[in-house]
Amino acid sequence: MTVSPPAPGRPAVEVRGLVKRYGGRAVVEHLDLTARAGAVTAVLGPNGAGKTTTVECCEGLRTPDGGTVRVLGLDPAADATVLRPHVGVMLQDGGLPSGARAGEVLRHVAAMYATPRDVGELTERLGIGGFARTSVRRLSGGQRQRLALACALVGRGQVVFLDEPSAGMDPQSRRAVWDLVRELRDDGVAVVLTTHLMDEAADLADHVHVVDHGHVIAAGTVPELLAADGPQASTASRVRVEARPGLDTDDLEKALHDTTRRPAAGPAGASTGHPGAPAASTGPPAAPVPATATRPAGARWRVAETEPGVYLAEGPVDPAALAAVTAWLAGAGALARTITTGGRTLEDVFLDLTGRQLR
Ligand SMILES: Nc1ncnc2c1ncn2[C@@H]1O[C@H](COP(=O)(O)OP(=O)(O)OP(=O)(O)O)[C@@H](O)[C@H]1O
Repeated sequence: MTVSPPAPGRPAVEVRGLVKRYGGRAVVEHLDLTARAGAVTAVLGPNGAGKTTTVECCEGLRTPDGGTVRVLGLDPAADATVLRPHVGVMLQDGGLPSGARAGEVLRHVAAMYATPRDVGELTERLGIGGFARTSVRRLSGGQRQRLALACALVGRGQVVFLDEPSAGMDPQSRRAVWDLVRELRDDGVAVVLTTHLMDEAADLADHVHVVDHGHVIAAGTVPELLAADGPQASTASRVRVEARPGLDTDDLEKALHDTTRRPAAGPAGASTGHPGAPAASTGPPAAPVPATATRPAGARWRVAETEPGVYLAEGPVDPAALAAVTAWLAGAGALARTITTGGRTLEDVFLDLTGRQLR
């Protein structure tokens, strides 16, 4: 039995109707997932959603109770011996021998492959040299993660499974990991990663699957997921303010609603301000706004202090809305540390899909 690498864009991992039960309880239920060669596929989901179970079925470490799993066209459990040289695996708990030194572990794993990557290069890329002589049990969490990643990549697998690859890593290591993942993709590798870091998924993933309660509740590219709520998602739709905690969000919400009740200012000297925006009504004339740029009358605004001193206003952001925000701050005698506008993020989409409650 031979394994031929799929062409870029062709499926390397195909999961159809996967079911996995523990003690009669289904933790994965009819889950479908495809990961393509030359692409990064991210699997997102709350704790306990079934991500690791799914990935472990793909790695041949768990036996499915239903459905089919194919990796490079083969059954990962039945064809494990054939597949092993072609698949790199980074487990969530590392799975590394605790008594051995880090450098020895990597060299040992490299020796199991016919054409391993250069161990010295990988050691340097992931900064392993500094702890190569330390035993695995004495490594910090981030060091252990880096070693586990090196072991997953050293065999040049055509499919690489990375379970929370940068969890616990410092920002420098995380960047090194992200660079490596991008290189793998460019080399035609199918990378499947689970992560709780939405910026990691947004930066790296070509395709995202959001898993909850054991099945996929949304899938697509990041722009597709962001656009799923309509065209507003791709334009500025929120203002984020960092200022002192405890400001009155009802006041801001009302001021923002007021901005949506009037048409946007036209070029012929129409009023550009709103009652609470002294800068706009008493200062120099605002830049003309095209007459067609009327705001949706009565459009909804949602304002919340999402964490102490961080305010998020979601709605149709335009210059008048921003003026209302600064007027609200001025009225409260509060100086903002930052004010940013932007669209929804992958984290917003994720929270909307999976809820804001702790599990
Ligand atoms: N060996 C096992 N025996 C019994 N239940 C298990 C076993 N492994 C996992 N589970 C349960 O299956 C469910 C899914 O677990 P899984 O590890 O796949 O979730 P996950 O999405 O990877 O979560 P996390 O983000 O926390 O890593 C959880 O409720 C977990 O408790």
